[in-house]
Amino acid sequence: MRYLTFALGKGRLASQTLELFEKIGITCEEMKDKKSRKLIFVNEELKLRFFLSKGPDVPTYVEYGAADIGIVGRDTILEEGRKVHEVLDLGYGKCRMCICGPKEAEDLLKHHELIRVATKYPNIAKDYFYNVKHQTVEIIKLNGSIELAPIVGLSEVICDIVETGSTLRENGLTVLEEVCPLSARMIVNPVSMRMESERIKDLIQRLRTVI
Ligand SMILES: Nc1ncnc2c1ncn2[C@@H]1O[C@H](COP(=O)(O)OP(=O)(O)OP(=O)(O)O)[C@@H](O)[C@H]1O
Ligand SMILES: O=P(O)(O)OC[C@H]1O[C@H](OP(=O)(O)OP(=O)(O)O)[C@H](O)[C@@H]1O
Repeated sequence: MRYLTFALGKGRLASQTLELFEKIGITCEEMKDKKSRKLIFVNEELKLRFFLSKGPDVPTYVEYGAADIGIVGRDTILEEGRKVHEVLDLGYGKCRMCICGPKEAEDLLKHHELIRVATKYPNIAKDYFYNVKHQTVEIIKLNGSIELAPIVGLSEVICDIVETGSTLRENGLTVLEEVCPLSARMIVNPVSMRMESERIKDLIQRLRTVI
């Protein structure tokens, strides 16, 4: 039997992903050691391999078949646009992709003004404004602390993740429009889906019982 390889997104989702696997009897104790610099972990008994990578790299590993299965936020799947099958909503990491800004920006959106949109997710923002809203905008790519952009005058609005809403509140910003709901998803390489269909279907089945 060959190894099934999992690419797991680092960061916020990682500990819940490991907990989920534990619930169905797949443990990888070594992965919990935050000090370890080891990159890949093997479960010999179940013929599984796991590695953690930056979220946006997960769909890349899965599209190329370097990982059979990936676990990552829906935001990352939409942004990366890789050829992968999304097979399961894992139910954690829930948040929303939203257009946010100061209350005054509401009118700019309503009247389809040519506004600047700062975001870590240029493809999601482009798709929303061009294909859903049919509004021409200027997209400005940033890499973090997106809420700063409208405060310092870099953009009129932002397209970003909102979970509790406290970052917006503490910075005098608000949700103006919702783009889509988000959560952690399981993705599968299309070839693996066919070649390892029994093992993957069984895994999905078992995960469904604990989600
Ligand atoms: N409040 C939140 N902020 C950001 N992401 C969240 C939040 N709540 C849930 N998520 C989900 O968690 C995923 C991973 O978030 P995390 O912040 O760890 O990754 P990241 O933004 O790629 O990290 P970094 O840029 O710090 O490397 C996101 O892609 C998203 O799906
Ligand atoms: O609604 P909230 O619960 O306040 O969460 C949303 C905030 O969290 C994320 O930022 P993150 O902490 O990942 O930092 P970053 O801005 O550097 O990406 C996101 O980009 C928002 O800024």
